[in-house]
Amino acid sequence: MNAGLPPVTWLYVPGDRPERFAKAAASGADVVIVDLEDAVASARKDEARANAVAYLRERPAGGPAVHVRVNDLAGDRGRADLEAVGDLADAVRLPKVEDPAVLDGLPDGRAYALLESAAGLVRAEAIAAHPAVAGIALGEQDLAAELSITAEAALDHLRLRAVLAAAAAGLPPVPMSVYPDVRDEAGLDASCRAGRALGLFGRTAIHPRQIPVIRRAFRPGEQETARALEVVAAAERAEREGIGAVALPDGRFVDAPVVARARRTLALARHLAP
Ligand SMILES: CC(C)(COP(=O)(O)OP(=O)(O)OC[C@H]1O[C@@H](n2cnc3c(N)ncnc32)[C@H](O)[C@@H]1OP(=O)(O)O)[C@@H](O)C(=O)NCCC(=O)NCCSC(=O)C[C@H](O)C(=O)O
Ligand SMILES: [Mg+2]
Repeated sequence: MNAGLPPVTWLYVPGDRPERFAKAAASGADVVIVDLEDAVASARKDEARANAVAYLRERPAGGPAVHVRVNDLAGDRGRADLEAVGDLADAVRLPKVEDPAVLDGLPDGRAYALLESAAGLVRAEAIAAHPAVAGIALGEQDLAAELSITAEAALDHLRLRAVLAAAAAGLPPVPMSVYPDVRDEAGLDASCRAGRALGLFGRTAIHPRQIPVIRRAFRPGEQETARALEVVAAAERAEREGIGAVALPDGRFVDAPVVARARRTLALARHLAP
């Protein structure tokens, strides 16, 4: 991962499928998320937790970050998961967060809070601002089940609410929720591009084959990269010449936020280069 660039691809792997952990780590995902929650049947929850602990202890150095999605902290199982993996995982992912108080006592900046219900979303700002929180994301499968929302335009309102809450709290941009049809690569690509235009950044995946599709969809295009190069070159020229603000030959004005955005675009293009 490039320093300063948030993860682009996050891959879930069920905790009761330990034979898939290495494959997930080799998928090219920036973050592997071992799931102890909804991907694991109740009868296999203890086994999944033990698998996660063993993997975190033995994982080879140099791989992607490994996060663990624990069970709901409102219940005993979630607290026991946290106790077992909290110090071993690079971060924990907390499902169905509805009340910032559930985060009290957790170490600063090591938890990703999932907003997956109306109660969670209406408290998005308070949850995002909690010191334990390193990032927020939506759980659109759970949200859709609760709210019966199917229209993309309506879902976009909820997504924007999370985008704003994260930005206002100074958190990294919100990654997109999972795309459930693992065979529909065209649909995944179109959905990622629409999410990118809303200010969402990167995406959680459920299958390794989704990783290259997500990387491609979030990779800045040739024109965008060329424009960013032009902006950075103009800014560097201006700095050498002691000029504060410059305009490009086509008249476009270049100031500090424009340059910062162009640098981010170039870092992302490098990170996602084919
Ligand atoms: C979706 C799956 C159940 C599909 O599994 P399967 O049908 O077995 O896949 P394939 O036969 O196509 O597998 C091909 C090979 O790929 C490997 N594989 C598949 N998935 C993964 C994975 N996630 N990580 C690593 N490796 C994976 C297989 O081992 C095969 O390898 P090989 O034998 O070498 O060919 C399955 O993909 C799956 O379980 N995905 C993860 C599901 C999950 O974790 N869900 C929880 C997150 S969803 C969520 O968060 C929703 C949210 O809460 C909300 O509310 O919105
Ligand atoms: Mg969910």
